Amino acid sequence: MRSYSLIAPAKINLYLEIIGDRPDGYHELAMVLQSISLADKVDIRPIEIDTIFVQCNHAAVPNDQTNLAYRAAALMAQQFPEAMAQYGGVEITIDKQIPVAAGLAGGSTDAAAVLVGLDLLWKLGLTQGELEDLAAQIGSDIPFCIKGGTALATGRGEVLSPLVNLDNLSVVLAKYRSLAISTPWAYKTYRTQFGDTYVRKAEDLQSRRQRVHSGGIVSAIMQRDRAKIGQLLHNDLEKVALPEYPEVLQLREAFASQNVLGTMMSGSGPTVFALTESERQALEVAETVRNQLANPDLDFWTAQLSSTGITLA
Ligand SMILES: C[C@@](CO)(OP(=O)(O)O)[C@H](O)COP(=O)(O)OP(=O)(O)OC[C@H]1O[C@@H](n2ccc(N)nc2=O)[C@H](O)[C@@H]1O
Ligand SMILES: Nc1ncnc2c1ncn2[C@@H]1O[C@H](COP(=O)(O)OP(=O)(O)O)[C@@H](O)[C@H]1O
Repeated sequence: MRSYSLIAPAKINLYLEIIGDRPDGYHELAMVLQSISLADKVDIRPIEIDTIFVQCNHAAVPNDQTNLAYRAAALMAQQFPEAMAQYGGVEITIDKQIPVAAGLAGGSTDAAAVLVGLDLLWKLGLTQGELEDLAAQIGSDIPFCIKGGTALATGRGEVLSPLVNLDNLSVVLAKYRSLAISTPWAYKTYRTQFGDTYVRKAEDLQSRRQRVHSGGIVSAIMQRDRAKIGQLLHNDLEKVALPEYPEVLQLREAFASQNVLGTMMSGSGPTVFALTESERQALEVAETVRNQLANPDLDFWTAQLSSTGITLA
């Protein structure tokens, strides 16, 4: 039986608005999610015993049942026990290129790759919608990671509307190696500080969602207006992360001082990205800010915006 090698891209958040809280304890969001070319490679190899093994070349990524890739495989085994009985278990090998705990959905995209890979390996023929429903059971960002590209995401982040592709823009990303921001902490702190601004009534929620659907950044994306996209980048979680982590604020200001289209923290951070017109400009900005901040704990990456989610390598 053949093995599958999958490319699993990271995402950035071009827009993240927290609209309200939800009865399930999560937050109601309106986001624009964007795949980038920085990606992990996920290999899926069938093995004879009915077990799931995960290995990863990054010390901070767990090899046990808490790995999101493991959780994706366990969910597939539970949903399709006859497939596991027929084809055996699976060994998942993650070549980690996406920085960990960075707000770039590294674990989510690995889990999405496992869902797509097992669908192929076990010849299940699941539809995009079926894969997304399974993905939403593991994490809010995982449904997006399957198809990727540029999408408006509402609900917990799992209700997706595709937008036009923006694949000729570049991005420079930077992150302090030793800094991690907990996603639950970021949302909880936001709720404590800004919960009084939340929309509580269903009809208000609907109109807020509608406002984002027809709002500035979505129209700028539909028109592929690069300058406007850059100006309209937004992330509510910056309101709690930047005051708490001055080094992230400093990085954000360093990018803003360059001639970039726009800059923003991605997701719950602490990665900060800046959109640029070209790969060359992204490399130049990385070099300038690296020299300016001269901090050995700071890592930089450059990438392109990408129109693809999980693909075969
Ligand atoms: C902040 C974002 C923005 O894209 O990304 P990351 O920074 O993680 O990449 C996402 O909302 C993270 O998505 P994901 O990491 O899949 O979240 P989950 O595993 O479902 O939830 C992790 C925790 O985040 C909080 N959470 C997440 C999503 C949401 N709509 N409301 C929440 O309050 C909850 O505290 C939850 O326990
Ligand atoms: N396959 C995986 N890749 C990365 N991290 C993982 C994975 N599985 C579980 N984790 C755990 O999830 C946490 C969040 O990591 P990650 O998904 O990279 O970031 P984020 O949620 O900020 O986008 C990490 O601290 C790590 O321990």
